[in-house]
Amino acid sequence: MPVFPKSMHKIAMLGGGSWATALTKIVSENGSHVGWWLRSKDDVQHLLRTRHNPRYLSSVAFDLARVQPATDLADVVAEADWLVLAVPAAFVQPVLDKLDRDALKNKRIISAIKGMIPEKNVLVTDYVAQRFRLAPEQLGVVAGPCHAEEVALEKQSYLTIGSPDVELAETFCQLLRNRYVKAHPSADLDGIEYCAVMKNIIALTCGIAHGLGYGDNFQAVLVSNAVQEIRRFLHALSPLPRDLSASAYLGDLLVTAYSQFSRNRTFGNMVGRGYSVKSAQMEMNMVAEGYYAVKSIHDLNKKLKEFMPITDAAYRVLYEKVAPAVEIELLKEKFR
Ligand SMILES: NC(=O)c1ccc[n+]([C@@H]2O[C@H](COP(=O)([O-])OP(=O)(O)OC[C@H]3O[C@@H](n4cnc5c(N)ncnc54)[C@H](OP(=O)(O)O)[C@@H]3O)[C@@H](O)[C@H]2O)c1
Ligand SMILES: O=P(O)(O)OC[C@H](O)CO
Repeated sequence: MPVFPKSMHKIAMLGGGSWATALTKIVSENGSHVGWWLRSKDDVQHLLRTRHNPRYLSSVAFDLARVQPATDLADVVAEADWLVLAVPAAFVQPVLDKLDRDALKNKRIISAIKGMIPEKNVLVTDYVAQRFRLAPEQLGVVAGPCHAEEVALEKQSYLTIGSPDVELAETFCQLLRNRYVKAHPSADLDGIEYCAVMKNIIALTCGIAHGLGYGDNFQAVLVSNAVQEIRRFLHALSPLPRDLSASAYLGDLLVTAYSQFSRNRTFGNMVGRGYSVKSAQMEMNMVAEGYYAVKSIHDLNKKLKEFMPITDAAYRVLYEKVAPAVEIELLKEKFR
């Protein structure tokens, strides 16, 4: 595929939440044209009137010469050469069902989602490839420790673009790099996509422990054990040599496990403090992907049978209503 000047890239951004808003800021300010699909007509109208997304990162002003918000998904996709998926994983299927099977032919697809398709227990890129009959070389993922809220504040951030096609990964990196974003390519698409799913489970469990009153000492041991749990799982699924201390793996785990902005840690913290899963979900105006990830990874591990005490504990708390204090007590004995 030809390498266009940055200003000629046309990106369809799917999603109206924090991450879609942050990515739209990065790529549009960098020169790309963005057709931005949001599901809410009111939000599109608000954006067109004020240049701001009303409910997510509302301090960010968009240049409407480069950013075109719209609710017609098929139109937005038809106009673009890149598609960036930034809706929570649970809504990928219903959103993409609006497109016909040839809609993504000859396009490059980047998943910015850190979750799996619930019920199917498959990675988003695998689902999209199968649903639209795409070659692996058309697909990539955005990974790395990067909270949308810090992008809005233009704080220094690092992203990794994973794809089996090095040229695709490097081209998308070029669309992202700016004064405060550094981006690097990686060939380990599966590894970084699975790791991004798993770090949400760990952050959620850190939140549970914090909500129960456990401190930094315990959390450090939880995160250390989590790295081993992630290593075992990734090795069982995709035994490539990979450096788990790289920022796309460990960095992403740390930011989610420790940050004040983490949705997954916040959700877990509420559960640890005694909220039911339903009431914690209702209290948050954002989506904690980890809730769904726990079930998908737990189900996948029924076949793999790896030692995954943290995922198992989170599963029993969230899906079998076992008291959080009981599960953390059991984890204490399993950690080293
Ligand atoms: N936030 C970050 O810092 C960050 C960073 C990296 C990756 N990610 C990943 O990006 C993905 C999107 O997360 P986010 O943080 O942008 O989400 P978010 O800020 O929590 O926003 C939730 C989004 O889900 C949409 N939504 C809710 N119910 C829906 C439904 N039934 N059908 C379709 N859409 C629905 C909301 O639309 P309405 O507003 O219209 O309700 C909103 O756009 C996740 O996989 C997340 O892990 C996020
Ligand atoms: O930290 P969380 O739980 O908000 O998840 C958002 C992103 O995955 C951070 O990279």
